[in-house]
Amino acid sequence: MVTDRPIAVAGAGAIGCFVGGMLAARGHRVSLLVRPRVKTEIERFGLRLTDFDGSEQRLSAGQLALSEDASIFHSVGAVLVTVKSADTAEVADLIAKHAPQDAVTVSLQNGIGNVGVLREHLPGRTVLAGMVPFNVIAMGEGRFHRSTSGDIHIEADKAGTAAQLSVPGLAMRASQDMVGVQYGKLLINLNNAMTALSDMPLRAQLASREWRRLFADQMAEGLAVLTAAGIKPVSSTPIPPGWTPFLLKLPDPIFNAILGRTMKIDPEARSSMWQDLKHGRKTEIDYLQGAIIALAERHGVDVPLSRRIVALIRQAEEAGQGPPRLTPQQIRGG
Ligand SMILES: NC(=O)C1=CN([C@@H]2O[C@H](COP(=O)(O)OP(=O)(O)OC[C@H]3O[C@@H](n4cnc5c(N)ncnc54)[C@H](OP(=O)(O)O)[C@@H]3O)[C@@H](O)[C@H]2O)C=CC1
Ligand SMILES: CC(C)(CO)C(=O)C(=O)O
Repeated sequence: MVTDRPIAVAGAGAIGCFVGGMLAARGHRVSLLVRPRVKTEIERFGLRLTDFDGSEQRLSAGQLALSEDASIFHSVGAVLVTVKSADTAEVADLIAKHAPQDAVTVSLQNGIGNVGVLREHLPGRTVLAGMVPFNVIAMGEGRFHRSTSGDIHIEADKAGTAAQLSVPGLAMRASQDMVGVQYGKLLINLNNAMTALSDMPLRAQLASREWRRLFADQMAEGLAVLTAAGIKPVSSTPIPPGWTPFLLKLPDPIFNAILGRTMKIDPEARSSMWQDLKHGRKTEIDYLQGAIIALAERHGVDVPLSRRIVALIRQAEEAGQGPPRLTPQQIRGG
């Protein structure tokens, strides 16, 4: 069993602390590879995991193994990779050096290329794709808040890793088509830049038809590229990806009724890219809109909106002033 041994989280930030904390709260032995600031925060406050449904888990620092040193991977059965995409190669080398050869590595990251990077750096080892549909905000003082609904998807394997890692309050579903699931998530993640550029919470933004039209236009661009590349995205909600641009453009009452039945989003939800701009960090734009642009170039499709949004995020990263509070018109460049 993967879970007979401790589970490591490689790079515990928003997702890593929430997922690792939930696993520890349900009795698993969990080791978090952390930066010093996160270690200090957890040692001081413990972990408080709050949820969109009002539930809450509290853990003391003593319920987790915390270290800045990857030697904590030495006896683990699984490593959950939760670093931002730019750090994947570095973490893969740490896994190769410190984790047992038979430990399963699971990428819980956004973007398309991370699993390939992990497999390249971890030859002969089991590396599984994962997809986290929900949003987690690092609220400070050890609190990590899950603000939207959805179950984690993990690539199906013979060992049943998804079922082994699944715990009450944090369901993990095995998926046979992780490539489709990851491209489906990539289309949703085109929204990350919109919350980052606008400084608006996700729910408030989705309540505005003008913002939804912008999201729909980005998604239509992305879908055209995927069609040209012969890729079939898979949705993690009952709504097929191809319908989403149409639904986003519907009048508010109809859209809200459909959204309300599909997923829960609380007023705190803000994308990981918003969190990056807010904290002066480099974003994952090259792995999201950047992936659409790279694919578009290969297949001769023009994606002006994606290119424009990459340029605006780069400007915001360079300015270092946080989310620039742009309007939809400013983003479109009209
Ligand atoms: N936040 C969210 O709601 C969601 C995020 N995701 C995806 O999950 C992944 C993780 O995102 P998120 O949790 O938000 O990111 P965070 O930036 O909050 O967490 C990543 C953490 O890993 C740390 N880290 C990086 N390298 C190392 C290392 N060598 N040793 C120790 N710590 C390290 C980072 O520190 P430092 O910053 O100092 O480098 C940071 O604290 C991303 O791919 C994201 O797109 C997916 C769904 C939702
Ligand atoms: C908000 C969410 C869940 C979907 O765009 C996300 O993946 C992120 O914050 O990176």
